[in-house]
Amino acid sequence: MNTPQKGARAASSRANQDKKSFREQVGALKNLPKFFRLIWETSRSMTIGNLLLRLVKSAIPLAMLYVGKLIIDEVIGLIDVSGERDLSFLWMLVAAELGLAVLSDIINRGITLLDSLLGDLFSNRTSVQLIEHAARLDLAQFEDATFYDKLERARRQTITRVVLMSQVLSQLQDMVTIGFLAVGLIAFNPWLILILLVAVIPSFLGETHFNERTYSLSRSWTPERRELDYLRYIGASDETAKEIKTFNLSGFLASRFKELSDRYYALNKSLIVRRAVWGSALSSLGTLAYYGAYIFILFQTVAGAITVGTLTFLAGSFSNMRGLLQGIMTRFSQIAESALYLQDLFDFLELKPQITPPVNPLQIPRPIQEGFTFEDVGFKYHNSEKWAVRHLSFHLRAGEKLALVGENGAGKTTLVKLLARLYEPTEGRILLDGIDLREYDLNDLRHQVGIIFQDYVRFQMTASDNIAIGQISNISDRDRIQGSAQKSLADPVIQRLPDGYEQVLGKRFNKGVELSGGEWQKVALARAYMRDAQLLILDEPTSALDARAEHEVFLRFSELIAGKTAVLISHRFSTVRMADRILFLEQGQLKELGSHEELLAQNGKYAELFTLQAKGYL
Ligand SMILES: Nc1ncnc2c1ncn2[C@@H]1O[C@H](COP(=O)(O)OP(=O)(O)OP(=O)(O)O)[C@@H](O)[C@H]1O
Repeated sequence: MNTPQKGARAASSRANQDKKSFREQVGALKNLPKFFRLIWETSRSMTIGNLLLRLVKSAIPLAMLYVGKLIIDEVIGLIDVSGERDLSFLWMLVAAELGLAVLSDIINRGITLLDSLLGDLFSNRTSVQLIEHAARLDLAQFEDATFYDKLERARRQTITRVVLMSQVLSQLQDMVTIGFLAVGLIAFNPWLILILLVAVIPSFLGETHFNERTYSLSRSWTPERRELDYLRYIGASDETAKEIKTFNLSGFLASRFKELSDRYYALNKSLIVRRAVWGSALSSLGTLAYYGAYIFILFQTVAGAITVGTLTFLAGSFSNMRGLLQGIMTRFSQIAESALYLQDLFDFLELKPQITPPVNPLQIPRPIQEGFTFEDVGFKYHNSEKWAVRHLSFHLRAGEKLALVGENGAGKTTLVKLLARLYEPTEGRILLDGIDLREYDLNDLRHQVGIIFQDYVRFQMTASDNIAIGQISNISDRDRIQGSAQKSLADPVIQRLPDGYEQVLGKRFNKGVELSGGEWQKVALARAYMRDAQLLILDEPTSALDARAEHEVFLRFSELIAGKTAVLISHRFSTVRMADRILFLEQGQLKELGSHEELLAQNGKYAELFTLQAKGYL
């Protein structure tokens, strides 16, 4: 992790590099049609309803101003009448204005309602899309920090970008309203429109500039914000509370958080203050222009060139248009800014996985005949210069139980991830029944390989769901779930829970029950039995079990999966010796391969470590 100071410095210099020009901001508007296509696909009827309501709404201001003008002219006319006055036209006008006001209120409510319903649907739909797309991407992509930042920004978009929809629709609505009002103003004096533009353009440019700065700052701070989120999480989470207390870390975490967040606050504050100062100066300019035009209209009225009703109509139109134009321009830069953020969402959704199935994929042989062959396989993690494994050549026979042993970091987990095609070899190739693994259908391969990792996920869901995860299509098959739990020794653990198989596990949710490390492992192991896979991989999911339980688990495992191919990773040699053959890895290289007896006879590294551990047990 970077120090906060270094992080903040890096971020502010990145903010400058990242500075988006006005042109780029306008360019980002190209995302809007795509955005509206998504909204349209979310609900056609609501989108049409929304547009229609807004169209009607945009004609109302002009109509109200005009009725208002007629009312005033009528009143003035009536003042001059002596004797009996006929008020019927006046009442009609007042009724019309009242009707328009009520209609306007109802339409406003309707628009808010549709905006919020459509917004919710849109947000739900994009969240689902995000989850589905993330599942399509490669594991290696998730381990890349730049990718992670993109994911984080995209995730934010699904919730916050909903407002963009109402912004764009309001923008269109206001433009139509201005169109209506402009007709009235132009009829009187076209120069008034020009004054209006002079009044709002400076504010617009100011807004655009500051929006772009805000975007750059927020974007360049994504990694630091992620660090802040992380610090906030580890500083106040049930999972970390134990270590935070025993190591007395809260002061350390709080000061780290404070340093970083203060730096962001300072940068953000200076931007907000400058924005406020410039914003008020530029909008005062607009107010001046408005009063200039107002004085002009007043003189015209006094000179008798226009009626008092027309004065109120023009002054109202002018004031309305100024407000609308100002709104449109401010909103324009907000929309452009939102569209820039939207780019992150689309960028993420357009990311392509590197590991893809071939055009005409092969199905995995049923049953596998020969097994898997590693041919001089080497692999480097994308962010590392070091070979995690290299020059691996061996044959994993169909039906064989192979144990992988080696010290921490020797490359055992990497090897099994290559086998499951979670990663692609950097060099060499892996064959299945003599054909490159890349030729096979990826989904079929994933179905035929079951892996339980050492860092398996403790899903905060029911015990039943936690097991069904091994074969999610069987989530309703209680017999199969219970059968798997019996095989992995999880059944007695679950039977003891208050709600049995329906018990929510973990502490995150109400009524959740936490299990011990070993109990969790038994539940996770049941996932392997759920799956009807031809290759089963257990990557040390038994480390938290006591020696006797682990021995029993593996003994059952070998019996229960008889005939299937399996790869086991364990640091316990008493377990490892149960395998048909043992592959000893050292610094990513294959050092020894053979049965327990053969390796002991070789008297190499395996024999040395086995003897050491055996002595420890005695
Ligand atoms: N996601 C990753 N990015 C970069 N390097 C990694 C990554 N995962 C593992 N490595 C590196 O690759 C090497 C092999 O790691 P691997 O996890 O395969 O070891 P292992 O034998 O399974 O270790 P252990 O017994 O501790 O589980 C190590 O040097 C490790 O630092």
